[in-house]
Amino acid sequence: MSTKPPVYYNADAVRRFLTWPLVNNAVETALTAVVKHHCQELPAQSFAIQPKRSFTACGDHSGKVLLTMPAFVGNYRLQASPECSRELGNHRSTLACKLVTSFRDNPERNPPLPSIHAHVLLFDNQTGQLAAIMEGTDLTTWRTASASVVATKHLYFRRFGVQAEKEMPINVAIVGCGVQGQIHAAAFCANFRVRKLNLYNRTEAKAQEMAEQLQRELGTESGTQILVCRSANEACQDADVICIATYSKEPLINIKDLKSKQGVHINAVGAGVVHFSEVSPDIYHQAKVYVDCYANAEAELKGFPVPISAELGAILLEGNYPNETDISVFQSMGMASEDACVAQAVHDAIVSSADDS
Ligand SMILES: NC(=O)C1=CN([C@@H]2O[C@H](COP(=O)(O)OP(=O)(O)OC[C@H]3O[C@@H](n4cnc5c(N)ncnc54)[C@H](O)[C@@H]3O)[C@@H](O)[C@H]2O)C=CC1
Ligand SMILES: O=C(O)C1=NCCCC1
Repeated sequence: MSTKPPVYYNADAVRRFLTWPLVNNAVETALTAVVKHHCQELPAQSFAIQPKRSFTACGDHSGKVLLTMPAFVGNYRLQASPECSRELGNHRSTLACKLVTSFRDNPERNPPLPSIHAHVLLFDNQTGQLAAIMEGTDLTTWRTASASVVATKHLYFRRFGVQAEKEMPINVAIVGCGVQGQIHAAAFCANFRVRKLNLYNRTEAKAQEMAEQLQRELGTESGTQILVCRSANEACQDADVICIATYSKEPLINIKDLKSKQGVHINAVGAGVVHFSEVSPDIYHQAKVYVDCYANAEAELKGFPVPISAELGAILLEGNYPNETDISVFQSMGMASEDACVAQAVHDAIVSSADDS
């Protein structure tokens, strides 16, 4: 009996295939698969089995933790994308597990390191053998920003009609300019028409650095005005969409910081031990709150101040969008199913490109 060793995809191999169409499509697939699993009345197409993820503290330091994130996503289809010409139209299933560490003091090390490091294990779902090990740090970064893009498309733009996401210019605030803040800024500029991008970071120099880099990447013709702000309040006051991704244990944004009497959407991505500590309860009390997955919310949002309106995937399927003047919050926790679908799409794209050459 012979056992084939797993193929290893390093960070460069993965990065070459991370594009917004590929990642957005895989993330949308995962978000809807999770809902179908809970809603028996929907046609049984795709489904996700996603047990609770585990958190293992590294000693007694609450800022150093290892997460294990297993998922099986069954019977799903990825839409056509230029990166993946193989397997198009076929239903597929993926068994995967992500191992990810979050060490929040890493950026203060000398030299600095990212806070988050990840690998995704992909299994052969016929034999159970480990088929591939994929460096998953960028994948995690991209899929998290992609979930915010998908949330913004369906919870904000769709209030104004199906063309809005292509045509309507928006002001975006980024609160927290770390790895997630940077990828959110890039993702929003790539996917939407961003008129103004307001950046706020605890250490202003980091926001300044990010502004300069983005300006170089976007070029002068992008039409996006980038502004470094002195406070979260300044960043948010004319923002239509806010992306917040910090480790803050205290609220950084309050209801008085938001545009009044106008619709605002918030992607709440980060926070410390309590997942929702960076956003003030007074915002949650006035908002419609959506999550990636009810099961995760039940396990990880203990003490959450208001009831959850819906899973994001249900909005994708049913189109029950917020009203134009609502405040909506996407409480993003991150799902193993997203990692499984994105890792599978990347794997397919790598195999496909190797076959073509
Ligand atoms: N929802 C999801 O799927 C995911 C969520 N995350 C979360 O996103 C957050 C950011 O992650 P990264 O960007 O990778 O980390 P990072 O370390 O690269 O950046 C964190 C940023 O937050 C700021 N910050 C930290 N503590 C703060 C405080 N007390 N007050 C104000 N600002 C503070 C820092 O200045 C830094 O710019 C973390 O909470 C992380 O756990 C990360 C990956 C996936
Ligand atoms: O979903 C993920 O991946 C993560 N979520 C919370 C923080 C660590 C990484």
